[in-house]
Amino acid sequence: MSQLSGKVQTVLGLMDPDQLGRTMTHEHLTMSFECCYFPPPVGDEAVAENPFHMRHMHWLRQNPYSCHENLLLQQETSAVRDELLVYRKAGGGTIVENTTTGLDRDLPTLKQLAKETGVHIIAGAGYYVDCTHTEATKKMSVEKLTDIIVSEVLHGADGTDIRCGVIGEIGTGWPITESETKVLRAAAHAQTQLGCPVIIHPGRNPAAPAEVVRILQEAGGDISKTVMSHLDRTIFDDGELLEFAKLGSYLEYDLFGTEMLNYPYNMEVDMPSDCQRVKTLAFLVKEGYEDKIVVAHDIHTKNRLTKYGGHGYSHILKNIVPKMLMRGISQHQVDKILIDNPKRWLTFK
Ligand SMILES: CC(=O)NCCS(=O)(=O)O
Repeated sequence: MSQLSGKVQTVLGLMDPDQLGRTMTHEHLTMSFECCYFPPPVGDEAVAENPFHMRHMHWLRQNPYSCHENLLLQQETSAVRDELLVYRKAGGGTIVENTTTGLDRDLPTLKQLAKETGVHIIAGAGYYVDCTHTEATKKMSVEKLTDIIVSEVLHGADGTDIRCGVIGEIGTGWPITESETKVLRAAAHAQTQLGCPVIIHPGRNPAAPAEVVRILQEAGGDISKTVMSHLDRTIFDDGELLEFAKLGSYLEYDLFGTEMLNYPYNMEVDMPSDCQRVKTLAFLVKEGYEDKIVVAHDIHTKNRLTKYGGHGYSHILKNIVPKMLMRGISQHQVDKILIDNPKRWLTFK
C-alpha cells in the first residue's frame, strides 16, 4: 500500500476523497489548442481575424477552431479565476484539469488558481494526441514513457514539485498511431504501479473507444478505473453504446454547452444538443449505468467562457442538473454522477 492509497491528489497535495464534492471530470483551465487549428470556411477569413464582437458570437460558436486567438485559453487566467469563484458559489467542489503534455500544461497556474479560489484542482499526467508528440517522445520506449508518467504523479511534472492526480487526458486519434499505442501502454503500466485513475481522449470513430480499452487491457490496465471521454461526439447508436458500456469504463459526456452545426474534425458527426445529451444520460441510467456516468464541459476555447458570452464552468450545475431532474434522473442519481462516481474513480487504490 502506497501513501497515495485511499486518497486523491490535488495540485495542493493529498486529500480525503470525501472533500471533493461536486466534480467536473474533464475541464481545462489553462491550455493552448493551437495544435488543432482548423482553417475558416472560404470567405470567412476576415471574421476569423477578429471575432470577439457581439455580432460574431454565433460565428465563433460555429467555428471555434478557426480563430487562432480563440485557441489560447492560457491568456484568460483572470477570467477563469472569476469563473471558478462562481463555480464554488454554484456548489462546485472539484475540477479535473485534463491538460497533458502537448497542450501547454501550466501547473504553477493551476496551483495558484486552487489557492485563490478554494476549488480543488486535479492535474493530468501523460501525453495528448500524436501530432503533439515531439520526435524525442516518439522515440521513447514504453518503459521510459511509464517512468515519466509515474514521476509526474509521484514527484511532480514539468520541472515543478506539483504532482498530477490522474493520468490523462491521454490523446488518441483514429486510427491509433504507433506512438499513441506506446503512450497507452505506458499509461496502463503506470496505472498498475500507482493504482491511479486514467482518462482517455478517443479518436473520432465509434470503434475508437473499444480499441483503446483493448490496448489498455492487453497492457494490464484497470478499465474499472478508467474514464472514456467525449462519448457525445463518438458513439451515436444506442446498441453500440451499450456494447461499449459493458466493457466497464466510466462513460463521460463532457461537451455540455457545445452546440455546433458542423463538427470540423469529422463532418460525418452531428454534434448533439444538450437536450440530446441529457436524453442519452437518462437512457444509460435506465439501462443500469448510473454508477458509471461522469460529466463535464471540456472547456478548451475562449468563447466558452462567460466573459465571451459562453456557458462557463457552472452550466451543468445551474442548467443541466434541473433538466436531468425533469427528464427522470433522480436527485440520488444526479449525486452519483456528480459526486460518488468521480470520487470512486479519483481515489487511488
Ligand atoms: C481538448 C480536447 O481534446 N477536447 C476535445 C475536443 S473534441 O472535438 O471533442 O475532440
